[in-house]
Order: sequence, then C-alpha cells, then structure tokens
Amino acid sequence: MTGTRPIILTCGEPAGVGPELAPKALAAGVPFVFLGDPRHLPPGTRWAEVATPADRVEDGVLAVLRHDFPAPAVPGRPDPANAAAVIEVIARAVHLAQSGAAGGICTLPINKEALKTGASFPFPGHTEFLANLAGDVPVVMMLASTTVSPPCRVVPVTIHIALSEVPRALNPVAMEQAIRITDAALRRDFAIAAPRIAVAGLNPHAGENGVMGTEETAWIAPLLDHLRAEGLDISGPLPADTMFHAPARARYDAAICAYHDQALIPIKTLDFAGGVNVTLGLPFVRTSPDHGTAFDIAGRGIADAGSVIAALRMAHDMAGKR
Ligand SMILES: NC(=O)c1ccc[n+]([C@@H]2O[C@H](COP(=O)([O-])OP(=O)(O)OC[C@H]3O[C@@H](n4cnc5c(N)ncnc54)[C@H](O)[C@@H]3O)[C@@H](O)[C@H]2O)c1
Ligand SMILES: N[C@H](C(=O)O)[C@H](O)COP(=O)(O)O
Repeated sequence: MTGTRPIILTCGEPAGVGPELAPKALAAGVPFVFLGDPRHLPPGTRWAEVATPADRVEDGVLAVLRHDFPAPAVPGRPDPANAAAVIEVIARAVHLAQSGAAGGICTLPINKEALKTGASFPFPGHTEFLANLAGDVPVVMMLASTTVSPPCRVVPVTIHIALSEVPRALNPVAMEQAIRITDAALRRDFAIAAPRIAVAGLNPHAGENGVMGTEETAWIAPLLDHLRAEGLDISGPLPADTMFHAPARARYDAAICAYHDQALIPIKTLDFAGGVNVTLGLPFVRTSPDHGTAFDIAGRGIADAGSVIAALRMAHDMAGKR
C-alpha cells in the first residue's frame, strides 16, 4: 500500500537543529529514512545504514540513507562547504519520491542565507526549489496546525518576497491559482469533501469599502464573486485581524492570505510545536516542520520534535490517500 512506503526525511542544514531532531522523530511511529551524513547525528544516536528506503532496520534505530558531506557540522555555524550537499540531498529525495521508491519527502529546515552564500542557491526556499524540480509546476505553501481545534490552515498567496513588493505581486491570477490549488488539495490530501475557503483582504479592515485601500473593491471581491458563481465555497475578503480566533476558524477549512506574515503569524502563535508546512500542487508529497534552523539552540538537545513528528505523520497520511 502506498501509505506504507517510507518518507524521506532530508537532513536540511546540518549546523541547525535538524540532525538532533531526526532520532527524536522516531516517536512519530511512521516509516521514514534519514537522508544525510550520519556523522552529523548527535553522539550516541542508534542508526543503521540502508541501501534503499525500503530496507528495514531494528525498532528504535534510525535508518540512514548515506549522503556524505565535505565538512563536519558545528552547531550554530553553517559551513559554506556543506551548502551544495544540502541542496543535493533535497534533489535526491525528490528523485526517490518521484521514482516511487518513497511515499514522499519531509524536509528538515534549511538556512536560506547559508545556501545562498555557500552555493549561490537561486531559490528563496524549499517551496520554490521543489516547484522547479517538479518542472515549474504552480504550487502554494500551506501551514497547518495539528494540535488546535478548530484547526488553523493558512496559505500565503505571495511567499518569500519583501513586504514592499507585495501589492505588486498580489494579483488576480496568483490569488485564483492559490484558491484553486488549495481547494483541490483539501479534497485530495485532507479528505474534506466540500472545502470552505476564507480569503483575507490586503489592507486594514479589508479596505473598509475603499477608505483604507482599493485592492479589495477593485479586484479581490469581484474575483471571489466569480469563483462563488462557479460553486466554490468562499468567504471574503475578510479583515485579517478578526479571522483567526476560534469561532472565526470554525467557519472555514483554510485561509488564503495576502502575504507571508499575515498567514504565518497566526499559525505559529497558535501551534508552533505542532504546525506543519506542506507544499500543495506538487506531483509528490512534501511536508516540513514549521520552524527553522534555530541556530540559537542547535546542538544542545533541547529542540522540540513536535513539529517534525507532526510533519512526518502528515506526509505518511497524505501518501496513503494518493
Ligand atoms: N522549512 C524550512 O526550511 C524553514 C522554515 C522556517 C525558517 N527557515 C529558516 O531558518 C532560519 C532561521 O529562521 P528563524 O530564526 O526565523 O526561525 P526559527 O524557527 O529557526 O527560530 C525562531 C525561534 O524559535 C525557536 N525554535 C525553532 N525551532 C524550535 C524547536 N524545534 N524547538 C524549540 N525552539 C525552537 C528558536 O530557538 C528561535 O528562538 C532562516 O534561514 C529561515 O529562512 C527554514
Ligand atoms: N516561510 C516558511 C516559514 O517561515 O516557516 C519557511 O521559510 C519555509 O519555507 P520553505 O518550505 O519554502 O523552505
């Protein structure tokens, strides 16, 4: 069965919290294989090398698909010499997922700056890199809570761009694409038969009828009317400040937001330890914890594994539905 194929857990930035979270993630209780350099794992980790994702290891032992890095990992201090290998690991995991050898991928955090400095990484994050590896397919980034009720699921239409560029990048084509991809993924991957989507405005009070900005009246509201006429269940444009408290969240399954922080502040505030980043629209399953490399605590063994555990379980669950 598809859902029983292991998930590939990519090592991410080895100077971050990724390598210490990998053995803790065994608590997820789903089959997965760590793809990275075993020399970066914390001392005392019980691990065994496997040749393919399907190979079995003893319970309580981390299965490792070996990818040798040129330099050791010093917690909190990314080495530019390792940047290219971090990128190779992601590409190798995608290949394993696309070939059918793995059920999907779950990515431990990368440090964008370290990859840019060390390997001229031309993408702002995994999301854009994965879309490129998949053949430049349109994707959206969704972050989903796993431990709060009603759930919080958010999709920023614009992702890793400067705030000053948001009004120009936010347009009807991008918003419609985000809504359609989200609607389809909620049906396919989250088993929601009739998804309810809420759309945030860009401006305070969703523009308050043009008094505080005109994007809502000029094109967001007409676009939503058009999609409603097609049968999509959409509310909005809504004032973003009042759409994330519990009674408001009970009225929708996912919130489409204008920009990164409008979307990610509510989810990371409500469920930092259980939030999952999932890329929708890819031909393979990809999830990730919601946090970054956490250089300030890396190597101390105190990083919370809740988010990566939730991400592995979600990837396994999604793979089973495909
Ligand atoms: N999926 C990804 O690859 C991903 C996701 C988010 C951020 N990042 C990258 O990570 C780097 C650092 O980003 P940041 O500092 O904004 O966010 P961060 O999530 O790394 O850290 C923010 C704060 O949360 C704490 N924290 C993070 N993860 C934790 C955990 N598992 N347990 C306990 N505390 C934890 C950190 O110690 C820090 O105080 C950046 O380069 C960013 O782009 C990558
Ligand atoms: N924007 C995400 C966040 O702040 O959590 C994060 O940078 C991860 O993005 P990728 O999955 O594209 O690396």
